[in-house]
Amino acid sequence: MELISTINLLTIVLLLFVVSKIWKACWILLLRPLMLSKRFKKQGISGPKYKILYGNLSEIKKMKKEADLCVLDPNSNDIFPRVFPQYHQWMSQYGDTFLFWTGTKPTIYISNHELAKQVLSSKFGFTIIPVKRPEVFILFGKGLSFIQGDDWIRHRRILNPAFSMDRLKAMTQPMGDCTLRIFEEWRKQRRNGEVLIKIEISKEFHKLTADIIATTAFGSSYAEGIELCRSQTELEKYYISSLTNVFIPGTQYLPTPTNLKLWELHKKVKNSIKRIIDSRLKSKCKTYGYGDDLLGVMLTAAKSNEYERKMRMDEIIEECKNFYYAGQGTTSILLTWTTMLLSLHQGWQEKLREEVFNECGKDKIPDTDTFSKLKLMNMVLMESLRLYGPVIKISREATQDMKVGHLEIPKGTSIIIPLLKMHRDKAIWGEDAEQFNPLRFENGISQATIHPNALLPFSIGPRACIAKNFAMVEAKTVLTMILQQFQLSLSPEYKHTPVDHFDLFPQYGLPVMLHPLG
Ligand code: HEM
Repeated sequence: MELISTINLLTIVLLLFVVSKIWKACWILLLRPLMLSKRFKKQGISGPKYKILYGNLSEIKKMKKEADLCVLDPNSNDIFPRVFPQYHQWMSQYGDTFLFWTGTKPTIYISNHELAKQVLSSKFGFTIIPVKRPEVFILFGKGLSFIQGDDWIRHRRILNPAFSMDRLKAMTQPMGDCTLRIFEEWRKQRRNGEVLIKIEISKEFHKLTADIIATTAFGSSYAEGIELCRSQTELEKYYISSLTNVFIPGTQYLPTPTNLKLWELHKKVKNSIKRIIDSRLKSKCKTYGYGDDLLGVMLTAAKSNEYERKMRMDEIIEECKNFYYAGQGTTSILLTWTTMLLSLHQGWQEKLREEVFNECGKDKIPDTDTFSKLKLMNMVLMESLRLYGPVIKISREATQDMKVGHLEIPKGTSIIIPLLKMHRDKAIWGEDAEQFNPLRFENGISQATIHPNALLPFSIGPRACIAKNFAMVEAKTVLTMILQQFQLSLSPEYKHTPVDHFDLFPQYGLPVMLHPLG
């Protein structure tokens, strides 16, 4: 009798457990999305219909696949429909602000400049999206870009001095040396008697910026830097292909072929970083300690006794991964698209070369004082960042119920801020918003537009790019030296196919012709 009642009790408990799990699944997969859709509709925000589990991911995948097949006229800067076909379609159907579903996650697309500013400037309430996918940490490292709260404040405080203007002044020479090294490689590629050098320059810029970050931030060798770059580039491919798949927690531990490859690459990256750190630890000297570059700043922090100024060794390894990755991709993309624009606009290329020859001569490595005189180059880089800025969207998540303008955003909602669209908004930039016109920046950014925060390539607010000045000094150094030594033109093989590979990439690279000068 007693046994039967125990069994009954267990059955009831089990049933309750199963019912609660079914209820939770129904809530997450069905009821919550329906409830939130209604809540947003009341505020005048609608969007594509939610589909169980996948949300709108399948539609996004399909639209992107179709868009990837089209090739644009190189003179057209109307790239938004190709890069973000999903947002292009939904904006035309539902307006500037709409709701869509990343799996079961509600995501609000905000392209209004004032609302975007409020979200990005927020210190509390909107944070970077907490990362769930393990491949993100494998690729980027659990460093500054992904940490939050007190850890982020501590890291940002420790790392800021490594990017001060004083430090940057000392970096132009090594940046110039790396650039000369790659010029040597390019010249070697010239076949017998040929005047022109034909190269796929986006790959070359990737190698160059990897070398520059390895040299200036970590003091590591060219070979070590290139090895790290190779492993991270391969890791990146896995990450991009997984972006439109639904992530099932637990699958990261299964020895699938993809996971085995990810683990192998991760091990390679970690070992390279450990070798770079060990070599710096061994070379510590009495006068300069560990040095004042990024790695030196972090290793000095490892010895600090104050919690606010201390970094653990595991944190340093993660930051190395983070900075190594962040430091190579974005600037190489800025250089790539600027090269494309200057190849298409030969008149501007000539004007810039003249300015460079006047202010810096024909073979001098530029310094930071020279850069303040290169007004036209600054205008061209601003215009390049506006039309083809490497970071094309910024994401945030509401950690509590928030109000942005008239909008009520429930906790857990993601926000997408589409820089690519906002940077070509005719209402803000004028009728010629899609045109390459560096002259719009003749009297500074504030005079180029009607909104004070219209140009956001490095973002604004607490999480804005820590290395903005580093990136600009690097881009100006490389561009100045290219203009001194080569004339650029597009190869007839170039296909104008900008694509969203996390940053804005040319899908088939950028083949160009270099004509050595003098
Ligand atoms: C043209 C080049 C670059 C562009 C356009 C760019 C753009 C950005 C943007 C838009 C953000 C903010 C992302 C967000 O709010 O979610 C950011 C953050 C960041 N960037 Fe850059 N970046 C560039 C170069 C670099 C370089 C060269 C480095 C490293 C040496 C770097 C390191 C970082 C880091 C660590 C963060 C995270 C900052 C934080 O959360 O506190 N960036 N960058």
